[in-house]
Amino acid sequence: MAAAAGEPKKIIIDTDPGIDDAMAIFVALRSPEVEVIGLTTIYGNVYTTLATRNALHLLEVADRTDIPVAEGSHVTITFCTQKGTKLRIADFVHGADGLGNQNFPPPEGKPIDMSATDFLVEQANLYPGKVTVVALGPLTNIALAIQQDSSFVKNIGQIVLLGGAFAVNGNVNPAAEANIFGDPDAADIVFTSGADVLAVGINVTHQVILTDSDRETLASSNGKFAQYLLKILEVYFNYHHDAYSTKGVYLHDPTAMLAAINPSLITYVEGAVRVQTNGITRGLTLLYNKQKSDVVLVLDRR
Ligand SMILES: O=c1[nH]cnc2c1ncn2[C@@H]1O[C@H](CO)[C@@H](O)[C@H]1O
Repeated sequence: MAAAAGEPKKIIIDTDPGIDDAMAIFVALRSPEVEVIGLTTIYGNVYTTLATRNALHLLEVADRTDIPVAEGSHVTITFCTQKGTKLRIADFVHGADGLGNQNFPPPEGKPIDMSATDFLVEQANLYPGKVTVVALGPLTNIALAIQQDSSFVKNIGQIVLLGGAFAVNGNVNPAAEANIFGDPDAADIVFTSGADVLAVGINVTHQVILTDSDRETLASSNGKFAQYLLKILEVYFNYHHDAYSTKGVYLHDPTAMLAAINPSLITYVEGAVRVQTNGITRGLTLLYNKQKSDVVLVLDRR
């Protein structure tokens, strides 16, 4: 059933906050086109426990403690079969606390008494075809939902994800982008599930930069979110300056969020995607864009 005109799109943000996650969450909360019905958490930029704490904190900053937070997986999907799989946590990008080393006080709220996977399955069943998952970290929770409920793929409206490096080098190594590298097996499950997937890769997000002069614009705003983001962005700017020699930061998660909020802003190519799950190219995303029958969409800039 198509959403009635003007009815906001329900979204669940699967997130590992994360400085660019914070930006994306704030963008979503300020966009009348979408209704954020929950946050689910995952490791990536920080460990899952800290991601949950940061998700609760960000909702408190935004005065949106009405939005539930469900804690996600602490380990990759193959953890049980490949014991000892080491998580790659990008605290060197986002600071030890994930939010620019600001040492914010702990949140007052608590996550709900339900796992991220159970929450995703429940909401997809409750609103068949109407929930979009915006996945901003490794894809473990989404893959677990696909495995747990055979009707999840049918019930979920769309999965918009920040991940992959399509026909460009990765940012972890030449092969892999960080979110896919975080759990390549989960990513391959998502891409081959048959769900409606829109993937926003770093081939796109490395073209979307918040510059020093944009930061000055932010500084001249006395908006609550602008002032908060200015504080946490310092560490992110420093990392980009050191790692990429850029005078600006890549807007990974906010770009994926915008693709979910307003798909007409973007064009994309259609095809099948597989993920390399082992060897030196572990985490590589391969797009075959001639297979018209598949519904994997890869964002490309207009
Ligand atoms: O080594 C890294 N280089 C660049 N970005 C990274 C790295 N590790 C994690 N991220 C984070 O992963 C997402 C995009 O790939 C972004 O959230 C980015 O901040």
